[in-house]
Amino acid sequence: MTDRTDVLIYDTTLRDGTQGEKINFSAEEKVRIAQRLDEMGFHYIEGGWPGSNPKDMRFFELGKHIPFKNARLTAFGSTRRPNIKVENCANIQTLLAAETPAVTIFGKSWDLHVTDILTIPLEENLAMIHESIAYLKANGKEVIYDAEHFFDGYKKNRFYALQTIETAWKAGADFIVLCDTNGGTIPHELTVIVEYVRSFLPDAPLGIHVHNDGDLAVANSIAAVSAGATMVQGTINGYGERCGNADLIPIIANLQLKMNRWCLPDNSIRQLTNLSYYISDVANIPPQNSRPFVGRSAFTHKGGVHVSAILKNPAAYEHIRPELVGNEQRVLVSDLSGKSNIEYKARELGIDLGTEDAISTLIVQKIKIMEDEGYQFDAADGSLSLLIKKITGEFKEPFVLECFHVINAKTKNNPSLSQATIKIVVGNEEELTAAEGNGPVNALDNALRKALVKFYPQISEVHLVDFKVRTLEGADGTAAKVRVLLDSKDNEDVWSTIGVSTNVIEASWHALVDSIQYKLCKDKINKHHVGE
Ligand SMILES: CC(=O)SCCNC(=O)CCNC(=O)[C@H](O)C(C)(C)COP(=O)(O)OP(=O)(O)OC[C@H]1O[C@@H](n2cnc3c(N)ncnc32)[C@H](O)[C@@H]1OP(=O)(O)O
Ligand SMILES: CC(=O)C(=O)O
Repeated sequence: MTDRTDVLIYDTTLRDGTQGEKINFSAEEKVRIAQRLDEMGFHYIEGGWPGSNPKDMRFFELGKHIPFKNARLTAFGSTRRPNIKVENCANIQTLLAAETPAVTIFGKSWDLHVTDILTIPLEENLAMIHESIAYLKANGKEVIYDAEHFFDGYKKNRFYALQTIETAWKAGADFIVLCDTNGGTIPHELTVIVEYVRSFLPDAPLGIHVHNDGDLAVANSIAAVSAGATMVQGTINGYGERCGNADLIPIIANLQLKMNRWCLPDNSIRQLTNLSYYISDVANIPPQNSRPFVGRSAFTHKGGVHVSAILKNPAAYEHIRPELVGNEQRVLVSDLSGKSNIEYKARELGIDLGTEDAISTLIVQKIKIMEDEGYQFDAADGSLSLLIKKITGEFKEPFVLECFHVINAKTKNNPSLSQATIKIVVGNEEELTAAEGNGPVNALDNALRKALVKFYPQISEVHLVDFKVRTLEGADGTAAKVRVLLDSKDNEDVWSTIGVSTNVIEASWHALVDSIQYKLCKDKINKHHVGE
């Protein structure tokens, strides 16, 4: 455990993150995110552009009453507008009104942006940079200067790009942040440029702000630190304009765990997975399984060769221990499995396979055949657990189906009505019931539960939470099949089951039965075994 900090982490999820498509946080959500980042020890939190919209202004109003423990809140804006006095620039005044300890302003480094976008002389841009920074410093702010398009500007007109940051530094900027705004710079180019700037302004603390258009934002940010940057700007989950900003999570994890450059307290590194999910949740953007370090698949092993190896030594196929970032190891079972996957899964499910390989080999062969028929066990842990228990003889049928009938009736302008009747046998007792539903599968589900609930009251705790149907192509003249995946839950768990058939009702029936059987197995209430 150490409180050492080698690299300052500057989070712009609340500003650049919200420039990403479909990302929109309310002022209150921004407050909650800022507090979470503060608790984890982030050094700077850019809350928004107060001159942009009332919501961002409201966030900064709320921010005035929050005692941040670790982070400095920063308000974002541009250099003053051309050809006006800095004190008359509304944008600059809103930055002061935000009352944050730090202010970040972006200015133009690329001559093309000065001549073609701002359409002003190059000297006026230098004056805008100088006057804006000097004014904010005179008003007591820490000033972080974002040199927009620095790398593109450097490549086109190196002399002018360097002149802009020299102006910013001389005006009193506390950090000079080199921005790869269009996100197209390659790491080896970036390294050379950062190293040059490091020698050009030897005393200036340098930062880096990179976009991900070449899928290189994380690599570029890390390269910049190696070349001398001590502040990294980015967002959680890489949200941001176009292809996004640099994802701070892999940046922090790589810097701290691989390069011994300390960013956050140890304990916060273990919260990175949780943080990623939290931000996805608030943003209402589904988490990405393949996200490095923190995604659900980041330490998930499917291939039999991999699973066999990690059982002996996890380092064989894991670059770090998942617990270091709060993630976990998982193993999937599919037609790419070997017996090791089955042994791992059985252990996880508390099933004893004995010491012989024969049983796991039998299970793996059965799974390979069923996957060829359309099953997909890596998406149906409930059905997988039942299958293993059936093969090992641990499973006892809680009921037997005699028959079911489902009808779906539709008349003219009325909504369609579905009815199902079902006859099952539990022990020596027959049960015949009927139920209605808003569709045939719902009617069948209702009838099955109605028939079973007097034998197994716990079934009333089970709810279906998701129902997915996928059509699978028929091969060599065979009819197309459907695969039904059901997600069910009770008061404690969520589980997935699967059914495959050429008939959607039949496929749904198999998935429904697995769901109920899984629940009964799980609760170990199989008292009424057939034949007992
Ligand atoms: C690289 C970055 O990500 S920078 C951040 C980008 N983020 C955003 O743009 C989100 C917030 N933006 C907004 O809410 C609006 O664009 C505002 C309020 C800032 C400005 O709105 P408007 O006044 O209607 O101008 P508009 O958005 O059409 O154009 C941007 C203006 O800023 C000017 N501008 C751009 N960069 C700078 C700069 N560094 N310094 C001064 N002015 C600048 C442009 O020249 C343009 O001026 P013009 O209106 O005289 O043509
Ligand atoms: C400042 C900023 O967001 C950029 O240059 O991309």
